[in-house]
Amino acid sequence: MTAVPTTKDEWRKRLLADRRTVPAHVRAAEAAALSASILELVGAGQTVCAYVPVGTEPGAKGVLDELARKRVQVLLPVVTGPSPLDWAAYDGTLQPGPHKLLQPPGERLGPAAIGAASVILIPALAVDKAGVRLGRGAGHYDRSLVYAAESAALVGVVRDQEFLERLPADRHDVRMTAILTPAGGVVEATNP
Ligand SMILES: Nc1nc2c(c(=O)[nH]1)N(C=O)[C@@H](CNc1ccc(C(=O)N[C@@H](CCC(=O)O)C(=O)O)cc1)CN2
Ligand SMILES: Nc1ncnc2c1ncn2[C@@H]1O[C@H](COP(=O)(O)OP(=O)(O)OP(=O)(O)O)[C@@H](O)[C@H]1O
Repeated sequence: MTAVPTTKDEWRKRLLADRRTVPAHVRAAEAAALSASILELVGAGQTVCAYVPVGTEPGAKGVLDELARKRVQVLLPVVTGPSPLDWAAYDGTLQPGPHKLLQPPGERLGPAAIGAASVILIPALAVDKAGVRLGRGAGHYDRSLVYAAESAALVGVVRDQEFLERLPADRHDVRMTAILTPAGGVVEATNP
């Protein structure tokens, strides 16, 4: 049996290795389920911060167009270095950025633009029941979520197997208020 990871870095290696073993048809089915849940979460006139899945990340970018069709304002992250993420509106076009990312080419709205969002969809490698999120290790989202509205739903998006009992947490880790998985839909984080 393989040992259970203890540090964040051990968890990251394990989770990324596991993601690489997921067959394309499973990934596609999971993306469809996630898209359906996301479309139920937000309605016309609302602003949502979303992300463009990269590599083996769960989800599909098609949901961005479906959100736009519903008249949801979609903001996407723009990486500007180690600082908080910048944001730009999704207008149907994307251009290559760092880390194989696709980013919106439009006007940069600044890190505080996240404050307009009622729902923030946050990519993660894993999230635990209390909402502790494991990201890629650059601290981008932890630095960015301090600008979020207090009432915003912070939704960590992971595969069902990545919704874990307990992850190691640091003081700077911003807790998710909810976890979205393909089979489980949206589950509120516990308040320990
Ligand atoms: N889709 C997405 N957008 C995001 C993030 C994310 O995790 N996912 N970020 C979260 O903070 C920020 C960017 N940080 C990132 C840091 C590293 C990698 C990365 O390691 N990319 C791999 C390819 C992906 C893979 O195969 O897993 C690479 O460069 O090889 C991606 C994004 C903002 N936007
Ligand atoms: N609010 C913050 N202010 C300054 N540094 C921070 C802040 N949040 C995180 N960091 C730094 O960023 C680094 C990565 O943090 P952590 O391991 O929690 O990243 P992560 O949440 O997994 O990654 P990401 O958010 O990029 O997906 C750490 O060195 C941490 O000290």
